[in-house]
Amino acid sequence: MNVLAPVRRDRVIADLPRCFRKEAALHTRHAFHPTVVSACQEQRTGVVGFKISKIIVVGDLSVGKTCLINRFCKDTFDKNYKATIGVDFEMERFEVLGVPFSLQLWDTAGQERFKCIASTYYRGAQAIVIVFDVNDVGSLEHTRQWLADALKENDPSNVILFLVGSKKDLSTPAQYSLMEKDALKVAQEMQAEYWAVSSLTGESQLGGGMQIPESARSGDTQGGSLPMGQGRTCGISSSEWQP
Ligand SMILES: Nc1nc2c(ncn2[C@@H]2O[C@H](COP(=O)(O)OP(=O)(O)OP(=O)(O)O)[C@@H](O)[C@H]2O)c(=O)[nH]1
Repeated sequence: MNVLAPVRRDRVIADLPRCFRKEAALHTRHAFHPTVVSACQEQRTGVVGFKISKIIVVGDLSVGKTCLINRFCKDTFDKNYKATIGVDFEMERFEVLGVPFSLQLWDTAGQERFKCIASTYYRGAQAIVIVFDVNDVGSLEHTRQWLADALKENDPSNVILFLVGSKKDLSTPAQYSLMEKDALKVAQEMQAEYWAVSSLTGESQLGGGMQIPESARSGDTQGGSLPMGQGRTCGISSSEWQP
C-alpha cells in the first residue's frame, strides 16, 4: 500500500528548466535526452538507479544558505539570523518524467568553529551548491576554498556544481552587473552552473539542469540517483542525462 502523499505539483518535472546565464550553464537544452525519456517510460528505475540524491550546500557564514533552502522547500523567509550548528537536513520528493525520486538537501554551517562537524557530512554528494553573497566580494573569493574542501570528500568527476549568488535584492542593477563579471569567471573556472537569487523576494530559480553523475547511473549505494527539482522560487534544477 502506498502511504506517501502525492508529489506537489511544482515537483512534477517534465522539461528541463532554463539556465540563468548561458556563459556558465551545465546545459542549454530544454528537453531531456531521448534515452532518459525512454528509460523513464519503461520505468526502468532499478537499472538507472533513480532513488535518492544528496546535495550539500556550503559557503561563508551568513551568506544565506539556510534561507535559500527554506525558500526552496517551504517557500518561507526569515529575516533573523540563526547560525546553523553543524548541519541541518531537508528532504524533497519529486517526480521526473513519471519516475519518483527524493532529494536530500544538507545545509551546512558556515562558521569556522562548526566547519569540522559539517565537513563530516560532505561525503557522497551528487551535487555541491556553493553559496556567496553578491554584496560581499570576500564571500565570492572564499567559494574556491569551500569547493576544495567539499571535493576532498567527493569524487570531482562525479559531482555537479552550482555557484549561487544570494541576496540579489540588496544590490542595485549597476552593483550587481559589476559583480556578475567576477562571479561568472569563478563559475567558469569551477565548471559550475551560475545563478543569482534572492530568498527574500524569491527571485530566480536555482538550478538550470544537472547531469546525472556516474554513481547515479550505476545505481551506486551512495545516493545514486537523479539530482533535480524545480521549485516555485529557487528550485534545485532538472536533469539532463547523457549515457
Ligand atoms: N535581504 C536578504 N537577506 C537575506 C537573504 N538571504 C538570507 N538573508 C539574511 O541573511 C542572514 C543569514 O542568512 P542564513 O540563511 O541564516 O545564512 P547561512 O549562510 O545559513 O549562515 P550559517 O548558518 O551561519 O552558515 C539572515 O539574517 C537572513 O535573513 C536574501 O536573499 N535577501
